[in-house]
Amino acid sequence: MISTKTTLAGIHFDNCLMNAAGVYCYDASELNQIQNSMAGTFVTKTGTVTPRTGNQVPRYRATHLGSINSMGLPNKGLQYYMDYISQQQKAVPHKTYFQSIAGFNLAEDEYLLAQIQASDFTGVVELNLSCPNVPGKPQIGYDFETVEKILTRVFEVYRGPLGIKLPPYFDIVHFDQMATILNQFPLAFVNSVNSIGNGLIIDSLSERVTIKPKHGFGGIGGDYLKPTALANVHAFYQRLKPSIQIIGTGGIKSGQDAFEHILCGASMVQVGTALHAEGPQIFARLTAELKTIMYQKGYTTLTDFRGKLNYLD
Ligand SMILES: O=C1NC(=O)NC(C(=O)O)N1
Repeated sequence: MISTKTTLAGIHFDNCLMNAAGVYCYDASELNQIQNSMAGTFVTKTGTVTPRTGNQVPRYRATHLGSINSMGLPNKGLQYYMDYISQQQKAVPHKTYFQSIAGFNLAEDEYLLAQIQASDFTGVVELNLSCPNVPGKPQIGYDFETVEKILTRVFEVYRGPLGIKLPPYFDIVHFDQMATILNQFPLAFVNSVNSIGNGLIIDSLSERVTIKPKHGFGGIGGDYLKPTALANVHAFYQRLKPSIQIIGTGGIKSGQDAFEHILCGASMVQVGTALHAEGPQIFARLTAELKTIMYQKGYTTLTDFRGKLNYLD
């Protein structure tokens, strides 16, 4: 019996495929669709202290190779998602859910975590350290000192399973430095990667940018992102202590892409751009495709091949 089930933070998930924060997870209507799909679970849109309308539209554009977005963290506010998850924990108790959060400073991170700690939430927190699209706000994941400060405080205040969503890195020394920082903390996971920040996709016919915010600059996802995503997944898989698992995000639109992320070390894979394009039925297709690849290779579980990428030496 070929299985795509997985374990993360000691929690069992029937399927290793789920949505990426930001896609199909803005409100109950969207989250219900993921909940009722073949996805193993869902993560909410990144919740902030108060609701946000986000950036001006158009703020998302798909191309045949992926997507560009500058949403600007539009969300219903943390409490909305906590209420939704609380309801789902009662209605569908055998699944564990992810709550994505982002504060705009350390005090807000503490506040968000205190709210979750005080609630009936029994899921997993994904602390987003990598949104590239809030004007004037940096991608925290590129400020190594601040990451260390935040995580020090986070683990003083929060006791439940928690991981972080990181931006993509492009330098081996940065993988080394970030892994050294992260290995100090009882992180449940690292989710690599968020979009490649501040890319530019142009409509050469009209000679214009394709999204309105930030003169067209936005986070890049999809096929454009996959090689970088695989490298980040594998770099952290190689460097982090075994207790810190990897969630692979970036460029997954086929069972093969999911297979490659797991081969690089991912324990869970998240789908963004392709989910936005195809809808939640994508999870049935991806699961079937992944199982076919596993069958052809003689694998029955993800542990048969997770992290077993071969080198040419
Ligand atoms: O973390 C994020 N990454 C993105 O690519 N876009 C969203 C956003 O803009 O809300 N946030």
